[in-house]
Amino acid sequence: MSSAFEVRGGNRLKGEITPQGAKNEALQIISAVLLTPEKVVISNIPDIVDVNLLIELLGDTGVKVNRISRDVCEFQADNIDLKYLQSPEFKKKSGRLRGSVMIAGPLLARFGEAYIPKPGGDKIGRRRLDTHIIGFEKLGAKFVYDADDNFFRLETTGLKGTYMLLDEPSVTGTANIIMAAVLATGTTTIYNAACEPYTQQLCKMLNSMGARISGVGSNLLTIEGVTSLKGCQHSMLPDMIEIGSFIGLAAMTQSEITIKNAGVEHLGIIPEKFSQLGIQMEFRGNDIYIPSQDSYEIQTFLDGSILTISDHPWPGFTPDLLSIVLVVATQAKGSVMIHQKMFESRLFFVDKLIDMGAQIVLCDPHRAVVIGLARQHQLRGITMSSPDIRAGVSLLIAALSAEGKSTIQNIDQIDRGYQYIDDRLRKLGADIKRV
Ligand SMILES: CC(=O)N[C@H]1[C@@H](OP(=O)(O)OP(=O)(O)OC[C@H]2O[C@@H](n3ccc(=O)[nH]c3=O)[C@H](O)[C@@H]2O)O[C@H](CO)[C@@H](O)[C@@H]1O
Ligand SMILES: C=C(OP(=O)(O)O)C(=O)O
Repeated sequence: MSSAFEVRGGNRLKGEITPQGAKNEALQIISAVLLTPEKVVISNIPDIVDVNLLIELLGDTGVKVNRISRDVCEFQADNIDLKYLQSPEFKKKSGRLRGSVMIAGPLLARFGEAYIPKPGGDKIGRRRLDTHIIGFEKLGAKFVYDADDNFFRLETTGLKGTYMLLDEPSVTGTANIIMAAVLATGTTTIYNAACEPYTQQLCKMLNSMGARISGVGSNLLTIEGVTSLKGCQHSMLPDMIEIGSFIGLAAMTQSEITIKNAGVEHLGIIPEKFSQLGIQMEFRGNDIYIPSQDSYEIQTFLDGSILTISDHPWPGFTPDLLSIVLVVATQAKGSVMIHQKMFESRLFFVDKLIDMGAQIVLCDPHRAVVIGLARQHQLRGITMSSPDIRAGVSLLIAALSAEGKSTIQNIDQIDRGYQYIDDRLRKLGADIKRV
């Protein structure tokens, strides 16, 4: 049985917290070690379930893994066991996380074959792989789907660069296509590419390995293929989703928190969205200082109408922080419409917040209106289950601000993406126990 968090809410937290390395960057970067037989050293690796699973999976395929410390690891992919990729063990293990889909691009580019099981990750709506597969096909790969097995097989006698306009700027899809194209012959142009810091970091790493990628940071990437890549060293950025979660946590629990080494220049529009909820913060060099605030008031649009916060591909607001924004809005003054455009099952967790006393109208699977309680009364602690990683942390934030005891079950979901979260929150003064 999965463990649970027992939380007694109401404590004001105080102190400093340092974000972990970025989960979604780590999944791309660690997949990229398959592109070279030389040593790659990666640092600031988050010690979380999803990343550890991917590292284990690479080890199983024959990559030499030397975990120098919990956050530094050396990889060398000089002897890959391609047969393992067709085994039931590989299917089972790789099916447990979304990130494993990104080993396909490098394997296809370097060995001419790859296998993709039905990917795991959060059950937050349909999560199609069309962008990945169509991209590989455009580069000249043949795609076979085994319906009995739920297994995709890709093969090629040599990838060839081409122009492609992606149907949608899929984050993992773009990363996969980039990793395939770096070793293709000729030039690949990817238009409507995802350009999250995760992907920018991947391109930076690949260029340091000898790849020739230009347009990094934009949605138009040009990749001149090379015949081989060499080893490199790479360090992960701070996890921007963790940073957003901590900003929300501070506001909701009226806490004074400093987020250390927050990689402020890479946060895009994230701080701005929390400011729209009325949360004050101060940038002190690379740190973010959030003062204890008795109240915060949601802004309106310029014409006085109710604010909408919605997700959008980068540089828009990441969907991974909408659940956090939603929970923080429950104690604000004012109202906000949360519009989750990308995923259709990510807002259902609001029923738990409603049970806790929040005022929320779920309009449809994509939209919820939050009417802030303005601290007129506190949320009440309840027993609940964490449906996905970000809803899980949102419920944790709600529980930390609530009156009385809450129990959050299914916290494996939270452990997928937040490193030692209970220990780190306890150091800030939270009353949280793993049971
Ligand atoms: C391991 C990893 O990195 N996971 C992230 C990655 O998932 P992932 O790469 O799986 O997500 P995608 O970018 O492919 O798309 C996510 C969903 O949004 C939809 N979509 C996407 C783009 C668009 O313009 N319109 C649209 O509706 C897609 O159809 C899909 O249902 O990116 C998501 C979107 O930022 C994040 O939530 C995930 O945390
Ligand atoms: C949805 C997420 O992760 P995954 O894509 O791994 O399910 C997330 O990080 O919020």
